[in-house]
Amino acid sequence: MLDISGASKRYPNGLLALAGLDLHVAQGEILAIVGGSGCGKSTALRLISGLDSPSSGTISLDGTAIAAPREEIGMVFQEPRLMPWLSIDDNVSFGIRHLPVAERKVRVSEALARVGLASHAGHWPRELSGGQAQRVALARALVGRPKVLLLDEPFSALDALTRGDLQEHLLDLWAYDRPTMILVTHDIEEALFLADRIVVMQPNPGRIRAEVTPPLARPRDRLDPEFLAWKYKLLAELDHASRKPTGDETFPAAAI
Ligand SMILES: Nc1ncnc2c1ncn2[C@@H]1O[C@H](COP(=O)(O)OP(=O)(O)OP(=O)(O)O)[C@@H](O)[C@H]1O
Repeated sequence: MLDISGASKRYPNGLLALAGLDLHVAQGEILAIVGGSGCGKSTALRLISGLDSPSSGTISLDGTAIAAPREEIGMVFQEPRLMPWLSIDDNVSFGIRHLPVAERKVRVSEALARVGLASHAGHWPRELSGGQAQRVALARALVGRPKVLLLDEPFSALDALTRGDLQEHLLDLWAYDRPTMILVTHDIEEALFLADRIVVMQPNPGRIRAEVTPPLARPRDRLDPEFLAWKYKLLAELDHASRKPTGDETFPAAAI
């Protein structure tokens, strides 16, 4: 489905942000990428989204190289990034303005209904709470009916209660048509709650350190002893990964 092979990114200032990323993400899989600040998580997501291109290596979706942003790849950022001068429905339909009006209307109503904001279509961004604004950002990503949904720290700016609600809501949205999801997060608990597979990255340069498929039944219970055991295992791995690499780590990544 989504294939990333040897993808590296060197920025114009010479910094190697990502070195030889290899990932295969199956149709419908929920993959989380975790790691400390600066290990290349957002860079990886930007390359997959087509917003930026790798310096070397390839990234393809169903066999076609990703060279620019596409409708079938939706993206949600940490901040909702809504345009304050547009109503909620116009914000949601912005990326599909090339479609006929009738089709746009159907898709916008459907996307807003799916995030529980059907009655907010004519409202304005300034009238929304942080959680509602992030739901609109989700609707905007869903309106293109994406095969792949990329989420870059989507809930980290929200309070714990709203974050928990939206994490559960995201799983409901996923169950509807099972898009492939790649979630970048600092939050190990969020990764364990949502993901089928978790990739831990390390910095200098950004690369995969470890990979795990937690054998936890769904729906997951954050207080379950097994869930907590995995949480501490991953926290320890993250702690190792955030230390400066000595250069003698095993590569490719070992499973935890
Ligand atoms: N446009 C850019 N030009 C130069 N360097 C960049 C650019 N974007 C990111 N970097 C650098 O690349 C490295 C990886 O950045 P990236 O944002 O991908 O990390 P991250 O893991 O997402 O970090 P965080 O969790 O703090 O968002 C960092 O050292 C960052 O300073």
